[in-house]
This record gives sequence, C-alpha cells and structure tokens, in this order.
Amino acid sequence: MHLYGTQSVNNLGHLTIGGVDAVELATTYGTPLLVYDIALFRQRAKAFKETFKQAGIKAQVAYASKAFSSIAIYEVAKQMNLSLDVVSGGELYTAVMADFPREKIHFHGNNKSFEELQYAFDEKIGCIVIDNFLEIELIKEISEARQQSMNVLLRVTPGVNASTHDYITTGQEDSKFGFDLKNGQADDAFLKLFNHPYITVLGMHCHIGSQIFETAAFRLAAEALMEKMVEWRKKFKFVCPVLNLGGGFGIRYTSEDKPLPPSDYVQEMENVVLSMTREHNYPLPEIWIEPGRSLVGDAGTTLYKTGSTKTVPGTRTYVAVDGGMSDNIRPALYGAKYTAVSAGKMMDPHLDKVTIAGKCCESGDKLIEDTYLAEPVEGDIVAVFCTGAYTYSMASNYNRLPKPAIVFCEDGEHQLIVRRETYEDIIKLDIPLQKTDSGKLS
Ligand SMILES: Cc1ncc(COP(=O)(O)O)c(C=O)c1O
Ligand SMILES: N[C@@H](CCCC[NH3+])C(=O)O
Repeated sequence: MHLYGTQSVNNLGHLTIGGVDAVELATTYGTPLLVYDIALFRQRAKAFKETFKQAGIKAQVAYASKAFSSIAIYEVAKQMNLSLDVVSGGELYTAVMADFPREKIHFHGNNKSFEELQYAFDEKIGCIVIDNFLEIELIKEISEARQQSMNVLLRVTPGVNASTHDYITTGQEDSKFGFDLKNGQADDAFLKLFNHPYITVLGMHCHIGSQIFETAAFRLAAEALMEKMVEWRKKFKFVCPVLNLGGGFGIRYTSEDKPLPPSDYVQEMENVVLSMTREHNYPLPEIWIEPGRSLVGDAGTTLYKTGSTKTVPGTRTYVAVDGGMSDNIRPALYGAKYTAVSAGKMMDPHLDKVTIAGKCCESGDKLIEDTYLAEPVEGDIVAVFCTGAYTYSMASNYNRLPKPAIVFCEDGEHQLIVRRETYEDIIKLDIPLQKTDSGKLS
C-alpha cells in the first residue's frame, strides 16, 4: 500500500491525512469529501523553488491553478510566494478574491474574450500569455485605448510529441494552442508586437502536455525555444528576459507510474538553458514554470462512503460509492487509473477484488476497476488517492449531484475551505416557467 505525503495509519487502524483521522473527517463533513494535505503542497512548492535557487537562476514558479482553483489554495500559494497561472476570467476573479499579488498573475487561454482581457488590464496583472493572432489585435486595441502597458509572453508550439494521453498533449504542431515555431507563425506574432509603445514582449512560453515522465521531452522543448531566442537576437536584436517552459510534470497515481522527483525535470530544463546560454553567450533569462498536477495531485484524497454491492457471478463485484464521475471525470474521460484503500480498516488485509463504481446513471462511471478493499460493507469509508488535480476543477452536477466539500489538513488541524453544495445551490440558476393564460410561452 503506497501512502502519500503526511498520510499515516493511527492506532484505530484509520488512515490519517495531515495528522487528522480520515474517518473522523468523513463523519464531520460528510462524503464525498476532498481532503488536501497542505504540508505536501508546501513541500512541493518549496522543492521547485529550491532547485532554481541552487542553480542560481532567477525564476517564477506559477501554480497552474486549472488543476484546482479555490480562494484558499490561492492563499496558500501566496504564502509560499508562488506566482499564479490563471486560464479564464473566473480563475482571475478567484485570484482577485484571494487578493493574490496581481503582478505575479499570468493569464493563459487559447480564446480569451475581449472582456477577459480587459479584466486582466483592469487588474494590472503581471503578464498575458498570448496564444493567437486575434488576441494580439485585442491586446493592442485595449492597451492603446487605455494607454496602459502590459507584459506578454508568446505561447509557441515547439513540435514536441510528449508521450502521454492524446487529449493532454499540447506541444505538437497540430495543436489548438499557440504559434507554430517552425512555420514562421511565431516570428510573425513577434513582429506584430515588437517595439509596440505599450506592450512589452518578455519572451516565449511553451507547455508540451501533462502527466509527462520523460525528461527528454522537456529538454527538446527547451532547446527548440532557446534556438529561436538565439535566432531572434540575431535577426531582430531582441533578447528574451523570460523563458517560460510550462508544467506537465508527471505524478504517481498507481505503481505503473514512475515519475522522477519533480525537481529532476526542472534540472533538465536548467541544464539546457545554462549550457545554451553559455554556448551562445546569451544573457541568462529568468525561467518560469507552471506546475499544476505536481503541486496538488497527490496532496488530494477523496473520501467516499460505500453503498450497494453487486456481484456478477464469475465476473466481478461492484462496490458503489456516493460520488463518481461527477466529482472525478478522469477515469471516464482518459481511462485514468487510481488506487484506493478502506480508510477505516487500514490494518486489515485488502484482499477483496472489487470494481469501485460511482452513482451516476452511466455504465462508464467506474472510478477504479479491479482493485482491492478490506471486506467492504455498506457504510465503509473508501479513500481514493491522488485526486487533488483536475477533479474538483472538472467536476459537474451530472444527475444533479451536489459537488463535494473540500477540507485542508495540516499539523493535526482541519479547515473547511469549500462547502458542500446543497440542493438549493443546484437549482439556484433555474428560472421557473412564467405563468401565461394559455399555459404556453405566450
Ligand atoms: C499552459 C499550461 N501550463 C501549465 C499546465 C499545467 O500542467 P500540469 O498540471 O500537468 O503541471 C497546463 C495544463 O496542462 C497548461 O495548459
Ligand atoms: N485535465 C487533464 C489535464 C489537462 C491539463 C491542462 N492543459 C487531466 O486531468 O489530466
């Protein structure tokens, strides 16, 4: 059984997270419950920052908050001196509500609206990562109309095919994101902005995908961008002060995943940048990275309560829990794999082979196929590990299931940071039909 971060087992045989009994948490807050081990988040953040410090490289570590966005996690990110990657007006609004330092906010997105861009200008954020030609025009229009300056990075696709799920690779040429590095798009984009009175191009950005294990993909991407930077210096006498190499560092969901320590990926990037800047006598740029999953993924654990059990003789036993694809779409969407334990029976042998099913009206709503629990009976608390990234942020109200509550745990303390949705929340946007004489709409 693999435990993460501060997880342990207490003398009652219960799983503990951040020194707090998981079964007690389930009783106090109800289930499904997403529990974050905040010490693990802090440890990961510190490790990333330390890697740059040791190499003597100026850096920004931006939490890619699409992985999990809430006011409280932004507050922890602020405490840890992280920067923040937001990808929509909604994430930016959450950051503003957390009073995140605006100059450390980076705004992403392949189709930012005029209103979202104006909001970014209103808040005077640190940087907009420009993704396409329309956005260039919109940003020029806004900055000129307001006579307001803005820092930008150009998102480029370096043509690197990282081996991960097709849906989450982003650095290949055939991608909806960014300007192609090889076919001249990136140069065109740069020239449209270079020497603009209000817009400062800080440099380039790339992100090659998510849940990547091989260092080679990061190396190739860094090399491709460095080569372009050297070319731009030669052609346009432009020196990039910033190189943003994105996120994507893989984590261990199951024993099949063999990630390196997150800082190893960063060191690979650092080595490329250090050696190529030396080789070309290029001023060392600041390196920015954007880890999401590797900061919050294994810090999150979802607690469910088991309900009905069904055995298909000779085939399998389904154990249904009180959540499912509505709070974790990843198994259904990507075939993502997870591990689970019986959180109240940690000392008991986990020998019962079961498929953990969700409660949504969908055959594909299976959280884990063929896993092992300790003699499951109704009312057990099952903990599914590594659910901190892209679960709550991708959650839905499918079947009108209320979204779970979220709790932070640290040093034996726990705090509710997102309350559970209620049925009232579920219908809060509904507008009943207006009464007319005919009973029809008019
Ligand atoms: C531009 C960008 N940066 C950072 C991330 C974070 O990726 P990850 O959560 O895999 O670290 C993503 C998501 O893939 C992204 O699209
Ligand atoms: N949502 C994906 C990752 C997408 C990353 C964002 N570009 C996942 O769950 O793995």
